[in-house]
Amino acid sequence: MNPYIISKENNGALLFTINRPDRRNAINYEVMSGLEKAIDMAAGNDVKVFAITGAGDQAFCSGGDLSAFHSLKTETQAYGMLSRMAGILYKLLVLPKPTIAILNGSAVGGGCEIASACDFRIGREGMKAGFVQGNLAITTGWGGGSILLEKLPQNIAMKILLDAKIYTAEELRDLGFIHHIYKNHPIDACLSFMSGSLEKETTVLEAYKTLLNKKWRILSMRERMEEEAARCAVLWRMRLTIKKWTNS
Ligand SMILES: CC[C@@H](C(=O)O)C(=O)SCCNC(=O)CCNC(=O)[C@H](O)C(C)(C)COP(=O)(O)OP(=O)(O)OC[C@H]1O[C@@H](n2cnc3c(N)ncnc32)[C@H](O)[C@@H]1OP(=O)(O)O
Repeated sequence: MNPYIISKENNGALLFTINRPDRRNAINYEVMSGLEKAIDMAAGNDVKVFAITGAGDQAFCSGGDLSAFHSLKTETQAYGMLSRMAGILYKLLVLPKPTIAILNGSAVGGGCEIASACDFRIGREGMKAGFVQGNLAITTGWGGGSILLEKLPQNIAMKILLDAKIYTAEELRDLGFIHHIYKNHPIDACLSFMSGSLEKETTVLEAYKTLLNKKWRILSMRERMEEEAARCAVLWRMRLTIKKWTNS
């Protein structure tokens, strides 16, 4: 089974689906490569909106594939993986097209970081999500903490990161993390939520994203995301001395 699917939907929407439902759509190196490829495709003139979702109705994404990344022991090894994904999420952040995460199910750890890098997040009724990294004695390592701190009010973002708890869809909407809760078909919900953008000229969409991207440059977002990956890599090595991950 291909670990990801890239498909063109109606009216210029490009959809990236993480296709590992039996692993709750955890991210491994193949999915990272697929996401890089899809983001490059999304920059093309024929694409107006880029959407990311997960296969099945259990999970959007359960973060990094803990079995695949279990072999990363040293700070350098961990940094290689974390830094690569931080680079991918920065490209997603500054993609000159509107982006949306369709949270079709649980979003945990790095799954929330991917969602944070998108302009909009919609969630299926009953889904849950949380930045649980703090419970694993690490932090966000893909740059998602830096992004969250800019996209949500600072006190709310800090509470979410420090508490590392799982929230319901309604709580996530109240916190401002998700922008709409849908009940029926995820793609239909996405196309409906993004219909305004899909009707506009690509030049208009790109112009607004260019305005936003200037802000990310002024805020040195790329550098901050890289530093976040580097600090997480230190904690990743240190976690081996803590019992939390010894069975994973
Ligand atoms: C590494 C990067 C780092 C970052 O920088 O952010 C992170 O992402 S840290 C966070 C890592 N992720 C997690 O800790 C999440 C672990 N998973 C869960 O909490 C739950 O699985 C779930 C996502 C809430 C879904 O729960 P549920 O629907 O009840 O499914 P199961 O728990 O029974 O899982 C089914 C199946 O999938 C495997 N699985 C789940 N998550 C991962 C994962 N992240 N990596 C690898 N495999 C995963 C799980 O082991 C089960 O496998 P089987 O027992 O073989 O069926």
